[in-house]
Amino acid sequence: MEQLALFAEAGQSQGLPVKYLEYFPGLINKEQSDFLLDKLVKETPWKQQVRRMYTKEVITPRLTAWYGDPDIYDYQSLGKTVPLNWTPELSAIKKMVEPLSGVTFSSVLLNYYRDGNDSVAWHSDKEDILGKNPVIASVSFGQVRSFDIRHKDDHYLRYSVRLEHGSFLLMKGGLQENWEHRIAKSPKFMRPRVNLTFRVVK
Ligand SMILES: O=C(O)CCC(=O)C(=O)O
Ligand SMILES: [Fe+2]
Repeated sequence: MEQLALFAEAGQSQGLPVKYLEYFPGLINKEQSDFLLDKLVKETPWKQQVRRMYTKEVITPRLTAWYGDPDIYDYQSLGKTVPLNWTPELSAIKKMVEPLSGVTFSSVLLNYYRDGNDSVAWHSDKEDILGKNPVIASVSFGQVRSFDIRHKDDHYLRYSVRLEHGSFLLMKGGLQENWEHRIAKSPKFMRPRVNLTFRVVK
């Protein structure tokens, strides 16, 4: 556990595998990022998802919202989920990240980490609706949090990227196939953070 805590605070890893991950700090300037963080926190219809895990109900330790094109949908645990309609701000950010990503995104998942208790556990974004080797564009606002990645077959093979206010992280290639990622909880004081992951839903 001590090892994991140190890792999460360790800062930017050197030698990120660029075929899987590319990091661009300062995609959006501070003034615009401050404005967008505030607006997203206040105006997004945030929900806390409840998932059934065997017999237990587990509450997602963060708030989420899903936006996208009107013709896409997802089958989650129960029934059909349709995305919210694009807002002008989310469309503008989508247009900024598309030329850097080389794809046209059809949806964006928003995560709101209210403080250090909010997190996302180790997972990979490997879903049928995303297809094989998905390109996912991640934009972050607010509190810098460590984005940790580890290889599925060798948990000692790992990297950590501090995702800064207004930064852009591109995930691609076999990242979701062979690696897992997370945002760990932190015992330190953490201000709010909003993360956007733009995805192509097939
Ligand atoms: O908050 C982040 O930076 C990552 C979010 C994430 O991994 C996800 O929504 O699948
Ligand atoms: Fe993810």
